[in-house]
Amino acid sequence: MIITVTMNPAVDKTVSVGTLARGGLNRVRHVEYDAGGKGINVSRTIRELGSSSIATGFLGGNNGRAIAAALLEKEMETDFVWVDGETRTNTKICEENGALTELNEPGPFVSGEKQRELLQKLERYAKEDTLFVLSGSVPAGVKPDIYGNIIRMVHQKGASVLLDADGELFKNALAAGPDMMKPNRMELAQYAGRDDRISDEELLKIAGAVQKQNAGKIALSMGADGAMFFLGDYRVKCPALPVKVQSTVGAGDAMAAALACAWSAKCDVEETVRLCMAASAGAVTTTGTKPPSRELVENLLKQVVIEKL
Ligand SMILES: Nc1ncnc2c1ncn2[C@@H]1O[C@H](COP(=O)(O)OP(=O)(O)OP(=O)(O)O)[C@@H](O)[C@H]1O
Ligand SMILES: O=P(O)(O)OC[C@@]1(O)O[C@H](CO)[C@@H](O)[C@@H]1O
Repeated sequence: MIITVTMNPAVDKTVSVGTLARGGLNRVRHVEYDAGGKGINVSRTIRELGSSSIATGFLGGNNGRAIAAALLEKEMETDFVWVDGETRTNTKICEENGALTELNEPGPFVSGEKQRELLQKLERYAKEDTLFVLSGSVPAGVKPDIYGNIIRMVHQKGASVLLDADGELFKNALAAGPDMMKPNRMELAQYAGRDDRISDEELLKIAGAVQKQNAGKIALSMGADGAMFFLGDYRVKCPALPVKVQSTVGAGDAMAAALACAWSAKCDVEETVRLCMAASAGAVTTTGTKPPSRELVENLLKQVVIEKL
């Protein structure tokens, strides 16, 4: 069973403009809304890929109800904790030259009582055949050690964890030893106290060290430069697939969804890598935060090029 945990979901509002005029009036050409937040995107992609998950986390207010309704419409299983306050709206501004500006809100305050309710839910789901996907930021009131605490709690029950977080959340969670992780280039660079000028060679060294110390499996996504995979002794690099880019938001979530599906289907390492590359490439061809169709992902699978590191 796959459980995705989205502590800070969002209605993703994607607006298209010609060229963003900072400090000026911008006329929006097109707007669309998606039920978002990293774990929710993972669940939506898992659904498209023909597998299933339970989406949990915190939802509140009208946005929360809209997200719950959108997931229900797709016949997805959910088990959220309802909180006071309003689930955030994250605005993604897409310019015609492909530039993307993201305005992510902090999210509503979540009380200690509601946090305990979620942790109790997670503990009940934790079994040897459960994979938890812990993804994204946390809302106000939630401490950055929460992912680390969840990892330790569910590990005691034999469950596995896939982590996709940044900053303090990432650092804390890493110390608890997640079974899999999907950092992007920036997240791993920041962890090592570096910035985005980091070279591939340096990233390789850091990922190798992190894998040795903390995590069994790492999918390191590098946007249009593709990805590197550290799956036990199997270490490979894949160039990004040549697809027509619509929106890159959620591409990393599609890769995390592929990792989760591959775990669930007990895929071998090469199948896992192919699915990760195809699902994430498929995700960039869709508008907003929409997941790619299964048919598209199946077509892209054949195009994946794998190079040994
Ligand atoms: N322009 C692109 N062309 C083709 N594939 C891409 C492109 N951008 C991203 N991808 C694919 O998606 C994967 C994930 O992208 P990226 O590294 O940007 O994830 P991310 O930063 O976690 O994204 P997000 O947080 O928005 O989900 C890449 O490793 C690559 O396979
Ligand atoms: O603010 P966070 O939690 O880090 O990221 C949230 C978010 O940007 O991530 C998803 C794309 O990966 C979007 O659906 C959502 O708006």
